[in-house]
Amino acid sequence: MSDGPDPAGEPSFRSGFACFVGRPNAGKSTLTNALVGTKVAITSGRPQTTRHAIRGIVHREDAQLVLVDTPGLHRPRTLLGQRLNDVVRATLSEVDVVGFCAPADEPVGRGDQFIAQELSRLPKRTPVIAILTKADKVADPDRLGARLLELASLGDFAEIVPVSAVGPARAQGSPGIHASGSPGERSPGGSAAYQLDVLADLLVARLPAGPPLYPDGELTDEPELVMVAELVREAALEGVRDELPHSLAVVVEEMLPREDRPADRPLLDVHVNVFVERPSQKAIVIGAGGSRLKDVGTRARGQIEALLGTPVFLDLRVKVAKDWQRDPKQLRRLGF
Ligand SMILES: Nc1nc2c(ncn2[C@@H]2O[C@H](COP(=O)(O)OP(=O)(O)OP(=O)(O)O)[C@@H](O)[C@H]2O)c(=O)[nH]1
Repeated sequence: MSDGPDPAGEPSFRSGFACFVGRPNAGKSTLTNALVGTKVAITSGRPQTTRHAIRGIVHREDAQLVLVDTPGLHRPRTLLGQRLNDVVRATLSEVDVVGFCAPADEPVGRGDQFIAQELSRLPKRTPVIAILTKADKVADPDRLGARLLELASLGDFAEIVPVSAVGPARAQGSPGIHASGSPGERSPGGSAAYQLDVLADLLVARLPAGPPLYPDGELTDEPELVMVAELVREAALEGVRDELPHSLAVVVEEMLPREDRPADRPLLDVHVNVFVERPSQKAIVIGAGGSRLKDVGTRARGQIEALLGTPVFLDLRVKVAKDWQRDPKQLRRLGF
């Protein structure tokens, strides 16, 4: 594939990196998944579930867009919080374009202002596209317009665009600087998304000319172990008390094919430790008579089997690592 300019002076292929930032729950992971078209980043209704820079790759005729999904940038309260912010800053300084996500259904808050301020410190050549996410949640065009203006006032953005990764399609002609997207476009989940192709075009336009960086069809280069750990983490977070998400860390200890299995009936043994900070949290994760942990295991196993394409035996253990978020030694052990 040639990466030189075509006769009109446009490069025939672009490739590079984009990164979405935004306060927790802004919809970054969902957007990554919707653009890539498969489940690579972990989403949940709870804030702060994304702990690793997971890349999803958008393959197009004219470009390859590598999406780096980061933890939420926020005012740090613990050592873990500080480290997460460092990860985000390091990522921001390396990408070609940044997408600043803010949800349409919530007013601009201190978290958004904090991030906008961080973004204004980026080297001037890194363009920032402001993305008003969850546009489907605001039915009133005037309100959506007001939210776009509010977002625009937060910084000096290269573009501003409302999108929806899921939910019902909006009517054509709704407000917004890029309101001409294809409202009928389908998201991978089957529901109609809105303006994803417009957003992809805007991101791609900011990439340098260059050949593909990854082989065709590859969706993520995140090591399997990390993806498996994230799937367990997601399953363990479902339906638990509010304080638990921040106290959960998942480490895959081992993944080995079971010996003595017939070639046509392989089984992968996956051993996973789920770390919590206190014995009381361990009890929550395990549930009465181990019932909850069993559900978590069943859910996670299904996802892992789908990811790896092989039957899996999942061994889940819950361990207490006291106050791991505040202890540098434990943080290192858990991979932060
Ligand atoms: N209606 C609607 N809901 C959305 C949309 N995008 C995300 N959501 C929901 O918003 C919640 C948070 O989305 P995530 O993608 O996990 O948000 P995030 O910014 O990655 O969150 P962290 O990992 O906590 O930083 C989930 O419940 C999503 O289903 C959207 O376009 N429309």
